[in-house]
Amino acid sequence: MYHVFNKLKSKLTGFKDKISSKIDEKAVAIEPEAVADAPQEEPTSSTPVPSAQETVESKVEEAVPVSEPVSEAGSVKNESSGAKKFGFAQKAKALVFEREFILEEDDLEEPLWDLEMALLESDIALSVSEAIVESVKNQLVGTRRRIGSNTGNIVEDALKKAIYDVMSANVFDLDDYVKDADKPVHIVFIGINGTGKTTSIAKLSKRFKDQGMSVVVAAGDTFRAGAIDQLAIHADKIGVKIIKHQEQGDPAAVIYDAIQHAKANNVDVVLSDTAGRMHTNINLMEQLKKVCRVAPPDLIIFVDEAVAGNDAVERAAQFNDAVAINGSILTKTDADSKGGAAISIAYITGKPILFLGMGQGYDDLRKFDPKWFVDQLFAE
Ligand SMILES: Nc1nc2c(ncn2[C@@H]2O[C@H](COP(=O)(O)OP(=O)(O)OP(=O)(O)O)[C@@H](O)[C@H]2O)c(=O)[nH]1
Repeated sequence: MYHVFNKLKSKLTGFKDKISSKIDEKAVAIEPEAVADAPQEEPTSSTPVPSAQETVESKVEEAVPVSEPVSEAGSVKNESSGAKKFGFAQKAKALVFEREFILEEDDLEEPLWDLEMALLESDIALSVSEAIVESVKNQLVGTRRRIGSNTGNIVEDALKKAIYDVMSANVFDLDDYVKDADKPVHIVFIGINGTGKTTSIAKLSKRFKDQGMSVVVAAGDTFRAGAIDQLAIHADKIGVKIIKHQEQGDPAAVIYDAIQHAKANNVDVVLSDTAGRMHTNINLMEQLKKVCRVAPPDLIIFVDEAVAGNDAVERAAQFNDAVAINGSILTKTDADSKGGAAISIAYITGKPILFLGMGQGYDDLRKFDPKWFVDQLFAE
């Protein structure tokens, strides 16, 4: 089992348990009355107990809140308390004949507050936490909960859908893209110092080589002493060609040469390293723009480390504003138990997370799949 993000995982389980027991308390309070009044019929094969998914989806269209204005956008507005209320007749019908009750906003207020705190403590950005809480609320409020059905599943499905929705921004498959695009495909990697750009380039070089493609790496980090040698060592170990100039040389010239080399030799992929920089460093940002002019990339990938949490999310947003990234790689997830950056980056930038770095080995790179990630968060 995948052990990273354990802290986030335990917080989500805590929320699920808390809200489930709160709902169960309500069910217990209601049940004697319902049992006493209800016709003595158990659900039969013609009235099957809905699955958790069906229950969540059977939100309240049938049990439309009574005497509430509906906004132009179609969402239900509430004048006073902000909570959805359900008419006596609907409640009575649900309770007596169907042995169900309806979840109301009041039932969820405290657990949802706890959920928001737990998400923030897990380094999930504020706007993302709010979006998740809102989604969970919208899915659960008004759910007709059949007494005796599994509350935990209903809550888990709502959480999974909320997290999946914020993570699955503009998903695209880098392997497929590279396979189908005109060659050479040029990818530039950007980010701040020491987050794992060079290592990620090495990992991707191996990945593409293993897929039968030819790769050249461009030593565009001419700024940091030792960066060229570091990339050269990786290139040598993996068995791919490196194009390099002197330290302090012009990165745009190195990367241009790498592309010319690729064109002349039918190389499939050019992966360009760049010096780590803050988006606030005007000279280095101008240099990056020059690289993009002289040797236009097909894709720009932002690299940052999961352990940086909200700082990584901020930087992703800032780099995206400066040069319009196509996606991100989140490294060092093997050292991060919080998981917030992974959830936030795609939502904040509107660009997908493409890979997770999960260690220092060349194969420690996992293609990011939001569904897999969400399933891991709730795996036993
Ligand atoms: N545990 C772990 N370490 C990683 C991962 N990715 C990179 N590292 C380590 O992080 C350190 C920095 O990685 P680099 O690839 O040199 O980072 P960089 O962004 O190229 O740094 P600059 O060249 O300074 O811009 C190295 O020691 C890597 O081995 C990862 O997914 N997990």
